[in-house]
Amino acid sequence: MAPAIARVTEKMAKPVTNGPGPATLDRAYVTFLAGNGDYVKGVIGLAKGLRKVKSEYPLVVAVLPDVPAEHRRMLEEQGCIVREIEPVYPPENQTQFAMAYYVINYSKLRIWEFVEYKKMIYLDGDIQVYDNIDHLFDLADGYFYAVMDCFCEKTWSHTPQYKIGYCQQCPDRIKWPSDELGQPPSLYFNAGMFVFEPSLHTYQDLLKKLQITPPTPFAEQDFLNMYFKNIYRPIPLVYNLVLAMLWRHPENVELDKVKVVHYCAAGSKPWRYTGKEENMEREDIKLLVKKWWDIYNDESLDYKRPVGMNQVNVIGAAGAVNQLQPLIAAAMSQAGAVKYVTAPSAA
Ligand SMILES: O=c1ccn([C@@H]2O[C@H](COP(=O)(O)OP(=O)(O)O)[C@@H](O)[C@H]2O)c(=O)[nH]1
Ligand SMILES: OC[C@H]1O[C@H](O[C@@H]2[C@@H](O)[C@H](O)[C@@H](O)[C@H](O)[C@@H]2O)[C@H](O)[C@@H](O)[C@H]1O
Ligand SMILES: [Mn+2]
Repeated sequence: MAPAIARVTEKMAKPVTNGPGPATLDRAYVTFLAGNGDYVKGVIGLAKGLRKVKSEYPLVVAVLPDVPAEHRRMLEEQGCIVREIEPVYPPENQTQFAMAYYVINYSKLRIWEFVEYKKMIYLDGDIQVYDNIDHLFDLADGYFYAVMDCFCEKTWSHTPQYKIGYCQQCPDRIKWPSDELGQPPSLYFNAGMFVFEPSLHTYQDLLKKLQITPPTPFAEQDFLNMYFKNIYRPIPLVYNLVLAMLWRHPENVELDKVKVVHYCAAGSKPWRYTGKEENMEREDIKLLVKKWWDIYNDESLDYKRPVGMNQVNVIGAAGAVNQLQPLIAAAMSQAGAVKYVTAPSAA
């Protein structure tokens, strides 16, 4: 039985606003930037993409100390709010991360400390937003919302689900052998995009539990899945298209309905795209990479600092308080309860 996906109805798609008014300042998008390399291009593209879809909320960029002043200036020039964070390291370990650089991704946990915001939407720097998703800020509080990942890429070859060909994206294709392996892996999300509520209590608990949790191949993504297992609610794939879905589960993808694209497949980072890696020659990948570049190169999407407002870093037009709250609550209460099972054995 396919897991219940939290219903995000189209009713939520067009916020009913009561005309111009102050954007609710306790909400923001947030991304994470490390190093002095080319991921800064991803974040600039994301800032321009959010502006293009007329998001009402700012983009906060949590930067590690190694992000150079020039990159921070470029981000501020694009209307981003730049916040320096200290790195977060997992306990000493011998783990072979799926990608060696994943160790820096634990620093993402610092965003739970941004408690001046009541609700945030985290987006990786290799994500682009092609449709307005501001309505996700109105999802009911108290849950962790994200899109389910796929277990079919080689990056998952260390897991039992990969070894038997099981994937939560098509649980009936190869049934999980419960009598042999016990409970199937729990619903597992991709940590490149999620809706969450910053909280000092959660932040301190995350860091405390991290220090006693043996690291696993998908680093902070595995850790977040374990930590939020009981309040995780899947949202539709249109909010985070993990590119591998195009060749692993094409039956689950309606590309023209996709709102958010996650360029996480090997070789798919638009700013490094050569088309040489496996699957990168596909027409749909070429189209999505071109779409990313069209926004990145579109100077009309550059941030224009409002005259006389020298320190206001807002990405979108002045928004208005969203009147959908009662509608959202009703829609969410209709959503079926999601079945939770034990955490995936990521070892
Ligand atoms: O050198 C790096 C590597 C990663 N990141 C940030 O960490 C996120 C997660 O890494 P990545 O997206 O490469 O992981 P994937 O989704 O491809 O597994 C990126 O999107 C960036 O926001 C970064 O800023 N610099
Ligand atoms: O540090 C672990 C990372 O794990 C995730 O990426 C993976 C995962 O999604 C696999 O399922 C895919 O096969 C793979 O391509 C992809 O890179 C997140 O996107 C990223 O933000 C970050 O948390
Ligand atoms: Mn990513």
